[in-house]
Amino acid sequence: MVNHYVGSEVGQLRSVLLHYDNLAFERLTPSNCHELLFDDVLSVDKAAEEHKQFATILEQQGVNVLYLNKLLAETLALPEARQWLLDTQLSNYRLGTSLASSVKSWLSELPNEQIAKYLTGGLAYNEIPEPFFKPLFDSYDWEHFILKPLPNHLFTRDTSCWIYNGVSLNPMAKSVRRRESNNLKAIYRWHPLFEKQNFNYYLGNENVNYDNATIEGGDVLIIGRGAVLIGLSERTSPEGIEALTRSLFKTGQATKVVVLELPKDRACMHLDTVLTQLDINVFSAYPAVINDSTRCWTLTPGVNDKLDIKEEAGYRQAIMSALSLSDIKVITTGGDIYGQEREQWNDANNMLTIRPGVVVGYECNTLTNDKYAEAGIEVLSFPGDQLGRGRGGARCMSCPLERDNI
Ligand SMILES: NC(=O)NCCC[C@H](N)C(=O)O
Repeated sequence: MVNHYVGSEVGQLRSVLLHYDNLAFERLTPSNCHELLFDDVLSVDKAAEEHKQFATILEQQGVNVLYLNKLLAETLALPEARQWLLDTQLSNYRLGTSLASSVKSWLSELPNEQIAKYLTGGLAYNEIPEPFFKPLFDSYDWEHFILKPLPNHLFTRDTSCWIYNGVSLNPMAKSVRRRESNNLKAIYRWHPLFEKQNFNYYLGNENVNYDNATIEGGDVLIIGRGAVLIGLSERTSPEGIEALTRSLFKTGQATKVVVLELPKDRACMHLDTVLTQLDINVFSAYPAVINDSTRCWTLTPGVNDKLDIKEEAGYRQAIMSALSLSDIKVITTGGDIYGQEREQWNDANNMLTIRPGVVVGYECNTLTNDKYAEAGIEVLSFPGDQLGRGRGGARCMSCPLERDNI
């Protein structure tokens, strides 16, 4: 059983959602990887081994690890969910009505595990058996996809994020990641682990066009004590932040939102690529981006549904005040400016905290990991030479479902 509540970034992590499936990575090639937001192709077996080591660390620390594809297959077992998923992911407008109905009738005869595999790993034209391949025009490139692979499902942090007693089903900024949110929407709506449970939906669950309001979970840090830190980034827009903040305040789940402005740059696409929390009063930061010049605002509920906004003198002060702390320690990326840039690129600041002072991250970032150790932070590391090519680390690859308060 999961108690759907994430009270902080560093309280004991109890339950987490991960995803790994070879299929999407087998289909990642030099010609499509950049469009699919990976910087290179992966050695698939090695990537699987790395992910297994990551999951094993979590399990050894007593964390309950759930897998997205398993939950998706179990969700597909429910007729209403199955119909919704097939209609949504293989819509008439995505495939054309002729092809959509024939492909859906083929898919719906397959085992749920296989459908889940296609929904996350992609489906190529040449996989559809001849009698079911009925497009209106016979002018398809057979090497192409009916459903593009979703290799970024690996980064479960971004697609949905649990904030105190609720979840944001994120309207993703990048179109190649938008289908991910539908898979999560079905899981949260119908899977017995979530259905009829008592939690709030902040954003993304309504049938509306979220338009400019984009949010990705890597930008959302649940720093605790009713506060949330959000990155105004390449992926998370001012409109997205406003919508999420209004919902957090309306549901009473948060009382303060601190917003940090980031450069609109791939290397720091989300806040958690440059800032994570390692202990109640200890943070990891990439100093080229997170420093005294970083613009920062605090939002609080105002009268008549207004949001009160205050520009802060600096991010440290804003965090201290949000957490009622008299000081915070910031451990910066290790090495000189070249080492820092190299290790930040390989997710040295993207740490997943298991409990105060115990964190998980890639072993290749030796300069930064040494600094964490010197500061008394225990680093549990695993290889990420393959997984890191997607530009995400341990925090990005985990979606906490249950975590204690601080
Ligand atoms: N929170 C994160 O920083 N997630 C990493 C996402 C990487 C993925 N390839 C992307 O570009 O969306």
